[in-house]
Formats: sequence, C-alpha cells, structure tokens
Amino acid sequence: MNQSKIVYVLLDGIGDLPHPDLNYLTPLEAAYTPNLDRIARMGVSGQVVSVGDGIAPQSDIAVFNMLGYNFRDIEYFGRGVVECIGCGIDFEAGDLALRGNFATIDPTNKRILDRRAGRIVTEADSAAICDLIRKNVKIEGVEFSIEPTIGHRVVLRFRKKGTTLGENITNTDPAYDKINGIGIALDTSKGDLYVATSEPKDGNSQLSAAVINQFSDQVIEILDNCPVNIERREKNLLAINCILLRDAGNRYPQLQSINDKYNLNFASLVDMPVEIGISQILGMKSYNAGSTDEYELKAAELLKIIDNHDVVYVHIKGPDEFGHDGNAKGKKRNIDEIDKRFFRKILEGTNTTKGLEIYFIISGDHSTPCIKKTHTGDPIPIIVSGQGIQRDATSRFTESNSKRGSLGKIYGYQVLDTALKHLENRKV
Ligand SMILES: O=C(O)[C@H](O)COP(=O)(O)O
Repeated sequence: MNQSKIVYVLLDGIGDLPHPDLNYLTPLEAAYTPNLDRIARMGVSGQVVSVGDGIAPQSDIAVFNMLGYNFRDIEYFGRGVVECIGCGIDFEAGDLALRGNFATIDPTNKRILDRRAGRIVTEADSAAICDLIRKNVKIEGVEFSIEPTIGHRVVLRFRKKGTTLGENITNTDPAYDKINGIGIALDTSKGDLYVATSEPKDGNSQLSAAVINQFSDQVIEILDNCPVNIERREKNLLAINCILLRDAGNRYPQLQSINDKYNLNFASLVDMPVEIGISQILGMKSYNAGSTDEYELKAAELLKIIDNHDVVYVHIKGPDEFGHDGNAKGKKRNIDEIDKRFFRKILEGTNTTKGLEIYFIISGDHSTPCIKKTHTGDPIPIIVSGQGIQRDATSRFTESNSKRGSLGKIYGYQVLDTALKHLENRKV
C-alpha cells in the first residue's frame, strides 16, 4: 500500500460489562463518542478474544497477540523481561527479571491493604524508596537492579555471576498467576489478600525463589518505618512498605521483527514501560508524546509520524485503571475524553488534501470490567474502518454493536491479517 496509512489503536482494558452505576450500560455504551461512532460507521466491527477463550491476559501477552504473535510454539518469556527491556535495565539471558508493584501491607501478617499504595506514588517517593533498597538490601552472591517506572510500577533484575537463575517460580503478588509464562489475572474480589511466598516450580528455580523471598522480606523490614513512609503517614497517604513481584523471566526474546512479518514499516506511540519493551522486542521504532492522559499531544505526534510509516500502533492506558478501581463513571468519562481529545484531533488532522488515506483498527488488549476490578477474558469490540471498506450495520464502537458486526469473533493474532485483507479488498 503506497499512500494508505493504518492507525492501530488499542485502548487498554476497554472491554467491560453492564454496570449499575451506568443504568446497566457498559462505559463504552454510556460514553459520548461522536468521533469513534463516525469511524465505526465507515467500516466493519466484530469481537476480539486477544489471547484465548476464557483467558484473562495481562497487557503484555495480550498486545503481542494483537500484533500477531501468539506464542503457540515457544514458551512466553514473561512480563518481567518485557518491562526490564522497556525501562532500560541491562538484561542478559540467565538473569531474572520481574515486574513489581509498590504496595501497602500490614507488616505484622503481610495482609495486603492496597496493591498499588493507593495509586499515589510520586516520582520523588519511588526514587527515594529505590535508593533505600539499593543501599540496604543484601543477598549473598546476587546483585540486583531496581527501577521505578510509572506510578506504582517498578522493575527488578537479579543476577548471579556464572549462574542461570531459574524462571519457574510463583509470584509473591497474589493477583496474578503465571501459566506457561503467560501472566493471568485472578479473581481477587473475595477475601483478604496476603503477600505470597515464591515457590520453585522446577529443580532449576530453587535459588530464584529463595532470592525473591529474601528480597521481599528485607524490603518490608527496611521500608515500613523509613522517612518516606513517616512523611506519607503524616499526610494520610498509604505507606509504600512492600514490593509485590510477578512474571519472572530469564530468557532474552528472539522474535521476527514486525516489519519483516508484515512487510510494512511499523512505529509505535506508547508511554508505558511494558509497551516500550514490546516495541523494542518487535523492532518497532517507538515514539512518546506526553504522559498517559495527554491525548492532544498523542494526536499531534501521531499526525506528525504517520507520514514516515505504514502503520502506527498507539497504546492508550486510561480505561484500564478505572476498571481496576471499579470506577464505571470514571471509565465512561475517560472514554468521553479520549474521543474528544484524541480521535477528534486525528479526524480533523487527517483530511484527504494531505493525500493520505487513513485506515483505523481500533480495539483493546483485554477487558477490565469495573464490576470485577480485574482483567477478564470477555471479548473486546474491534472496528476496521476507512475509505472503500465494505461497511456493515455498525454504528458504534461498543460491546453490543460488535456482536452484530460482519467480522464475527476473531482472535488477537488474527487481527492484523484480517484487517489487511479488508484493506486490500477495499473499493477505491
Ligand atoms: O497497569 C498495569 O501495570 C497493569 O495493566 C495492571 O497491573 P496492576 O494490577 O498491578 O496495577
């Protein structure tokens, strides 16, 4: 395709279920989305199951699938590795990389009070906490790197000279499990959660589990009454006195580049460390425009970079966090904002006088229903839209519309091939 350009937008956690706070509409159905509706009317829709039926995936494995990589023939290398690469910690095969959460616990019994320390984690706090950990945590024969990323998120890399640290260990974070390397969200709505003890799942991972447990216990010891937490308690903020760990990995990803896979020139417009890691692993040039909710900046950057690429993959984080927090009205309002401050800007900016034909693929990586406060395997709506696309009766980008769309139900790894076929068959 010469002049046609594809804008591929994944709205993180966009899928949802009817919610009493929205008169039993989903946030997408309740939102005011004139621009998304306009895009929807110019194309076809359907439902996507990003990883597999009944699988509640984390964003990393979901996005790899939505970009066409489904890991049926290799065991997935784990989110920890992706985030480690994304935030620039040096990682070599045999190291052990994990994703972490700055969290709040009752240190007397390790009961988790908040998995994200109330989502109030300033850069100053996370930097000071990491400095304290670097200076005080000691694990014999093992060195580690720790980097705070965005908000409550943090990345760890452990290294023991001359030793491969086994990756088959369980998480200390009870909200996610790891099955065949894939991070799966668990239902955490019932009962109290406690910091789990990491267990080895094979003979090569005993040392890794021991290292993770030592690290976790020392962090709790060091942090509970540290200056940052004394100050946070004075401000009635939740303490950051634990790091929940998950998604261990020890292999450096070797995947075909996305440009070679599709014979197209891809770029990404992302800001989350996991998305930066995905871009690097797939050889996608990544651009960053502002923080997670600076939608106008993202739109302006997209309009700038679209000239130099065939496909721009855009990740927008917003909706997922409202889903995790069970805030249906907030998620609805966030979708209103994304429509008005991102999609409207794109539509205004991509007029035909520029000689560009813009095609949209719009979907999400997984559902994060507000009523569940976690990822689920519920299908996500998808629209493929643009000039000449054979339209169906789709009039909105919603879960209910998508059930009637002509795309039917497809899986994440089929999305780009399906969309490219529709674009090739378009009538222009
Ligand atoms: O926001 C993220 O990093 C993940 O999508 C959700 O992770 P969390 O449940 O640990 O916040």
